[in-house]
Amino acid sequence: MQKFKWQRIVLKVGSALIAPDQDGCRSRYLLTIAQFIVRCRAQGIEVILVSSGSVAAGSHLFPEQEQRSVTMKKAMAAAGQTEMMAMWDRFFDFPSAQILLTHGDLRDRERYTSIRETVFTLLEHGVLPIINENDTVTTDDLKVGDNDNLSAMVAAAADADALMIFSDVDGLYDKNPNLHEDAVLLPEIESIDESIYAMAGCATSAVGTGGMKTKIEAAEKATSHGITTYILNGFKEETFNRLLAGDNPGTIFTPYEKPMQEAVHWMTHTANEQGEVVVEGSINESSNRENGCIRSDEILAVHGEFGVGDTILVRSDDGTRLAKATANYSSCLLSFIADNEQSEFSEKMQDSIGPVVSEKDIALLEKS
Ligand SMILES: Nc1ncnc2c1ncn2[C@@H]1O[C@H](COP(=O)(O)OP(=O)(O)O)[C@@H](O)[C@H]1O
Ligand SMILES: N[C@@H](CCC(=O)OP(=O)(O)O)C(=O)O
Repeated sequence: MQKFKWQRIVLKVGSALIAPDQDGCRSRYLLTIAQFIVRCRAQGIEVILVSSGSVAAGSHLFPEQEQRSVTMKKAMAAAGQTEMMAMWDRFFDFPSAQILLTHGDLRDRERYTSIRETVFTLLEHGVLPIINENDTVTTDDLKVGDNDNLSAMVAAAADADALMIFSDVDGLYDKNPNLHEDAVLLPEIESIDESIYAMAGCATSAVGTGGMKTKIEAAEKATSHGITTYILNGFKEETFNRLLAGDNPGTIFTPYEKPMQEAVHWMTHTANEQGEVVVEGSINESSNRENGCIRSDEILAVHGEFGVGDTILVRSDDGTRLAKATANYSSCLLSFIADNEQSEFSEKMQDSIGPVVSEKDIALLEKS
């Protein structure tokens, strides 16, 4: 069996563990998780906590019949977040730090880099980063939407070697165990495909978001970056003892043998496209494109508004998503150049700026 040999781990704690009876934060399960964090740190393992539960923790402060509105949920998150942080902080005799993020922060390369640096600095100084989505400021466009995916983005940003998702079930089953008595726990998943997603149902608790689907998405994101991912039962004390003994008490997803590089991973799994360029055929059909380098004379259409440095999608004329890339041109300039590709201006422009996307800033999406 595998030893507990990690150097840097991200622990994701679901809402049901924070506020199990929706009457504010409870220490019932958090105490065991806090002890686990203390034990990991005592072994020299760096820990980052992604804690859900602000909405569930804050719900008792607001009338039940109004809790479904988005505005009310944001208010619950704002109030619950302080309650939750106070609870976590009380367990530790080392300092902790709150980081609240949106997808808007993570998909912006500069802000992403700044988040990475802050996390590394906190870890270097022995401070426990506690991360949640900044629910109060999110909009549909800005949010990650669930902390499973957020925790995988955090694990990749932090160069963690393991992601442990603590939930209210023992792991991934072949069907929802809360609805099917004969569901079977799957201890190890070596690769994630449609058949794995087909097993995942929604959350059945009143406070969970995303159920198993978002946990599998998180596992896919994390394992593609070389991060071993677990889904575990945070209600059971034995989970933590078995983990420290090097055992697998839930479901383990094995990491890719050839993980993506950090920048390519970020572009594939964290950044989302601001616009797209349409080219003919597949990415390797043109000699220019062998290395993923695309020039304007290959562009059939430009969609959306983007600026230099934004992430764009490269799509084939048959609709296939070929690659994500960093734009070297704004959409406006690119449309002009593509429409006037024979002009002297277009040629001069490309000679000085270079290709539309360059080989070092492209993440291929096509399966080879
Ligand atoms: N195949 C499955 N295996 C395990 N749990 C599943 C499965 N499909 C759906 N679920 C549901 O997912 C829930 C866990 O997700 P969720 O409620 O979002 O937890 P959390 O708040 O910890 O993120 C389980 O309680 C279960 O009802
Ligand atoms: N950001 C939200 C958590 C959203 C979420 O994904 O919840 P969960 O499914 O319990 O991990 C909160 O703090 O309430």
